[in-house]
Amino acid sequence: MRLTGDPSSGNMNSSGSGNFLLVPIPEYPLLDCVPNKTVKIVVLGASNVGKTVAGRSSEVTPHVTMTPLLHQALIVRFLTKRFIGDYEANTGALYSRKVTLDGEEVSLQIQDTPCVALQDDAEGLYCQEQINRSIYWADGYVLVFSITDNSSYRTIQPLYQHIRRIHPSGNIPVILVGNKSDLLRARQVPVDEGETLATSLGGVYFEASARENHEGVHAAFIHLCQEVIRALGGGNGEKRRGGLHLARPKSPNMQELKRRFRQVLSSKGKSATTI
Ligand SMILES: Nc1nc2c(ncn2[C@@H]2O[C@H](COP(=O)(O)OP(=O)(O)OP(=O)(O)O)[C@@H](O)[C@H]2O)c(=O)[nH]1
Repeated sequence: MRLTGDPSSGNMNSSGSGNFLLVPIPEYPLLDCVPNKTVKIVVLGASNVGKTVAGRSSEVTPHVTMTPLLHQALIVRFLTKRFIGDYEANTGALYSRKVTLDGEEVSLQIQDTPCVALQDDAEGLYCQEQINRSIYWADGYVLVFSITDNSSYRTIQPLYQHIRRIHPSGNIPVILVGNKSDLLRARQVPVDEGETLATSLGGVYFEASARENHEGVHAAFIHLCQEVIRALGGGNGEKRRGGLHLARPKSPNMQELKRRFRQVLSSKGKSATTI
């Protein structure tokens, strides 16, 4: 991401006065993606966990408008290596980048989403349709909670079940990220609970701080990319996860027609012999 100011100064927090504008995170033109090597990732979680800055605009555009005293996130940390203190971004932005994974160039697409919330019964989820579409679209899932917020942790299991309902079969590459690991004194979710939950989801647990550390965030995203590549079959881009295949519709009408046709033929044959 480039600032209209001087990004090399590293001073990207919005502590200064007045609004300022970020030009878009440099986009890798979607049409120009590495053929057949695209990894699609969606970042999901409760409100205020630091996944990205979401839920504040319905405009779908990769532009990120910075205003003071707002928020920041993991996606931006991963893409820019920087922590951007306070900003407001667009919900539903799709960021695309070229990354090198195990020596191979891959087009990485990361979908920003609005937050999800537990329903009153704490089992179901309030989940916008836009999120369902993102879940359906994605190859891999970053499930984020804040280690300082137990309720965000409790959202993860229902969220995963929700993904499972959208992709009922097949391998679901997933990582669990406990963000805000810099706030140790405010910790509400112990490390082993994160690990246990991640294992039960078939993923790996990462603790990260979008605020303090790029490496943790980077390691988490890269791990997921590698999992996705594996699940897609060595990066050849084929969608092999059961849930993402639209099953070729059987043709019950054709079969029914054939059956009836046979029935008619055999009954005609019978009647012919009885005549
Ligand atoms: N201390 C600390 N604060 C963080 C970290 N990541 C995000 N925050 C802060 O947490 C708040 C929420 O961050 P957001 O990125 O808006 O969280 P979100 O998950 O996108 O929230 P929604 O927009 O409600 O979906 C902001 O005030 C951030 O500055 C972190 O690693 N450490």
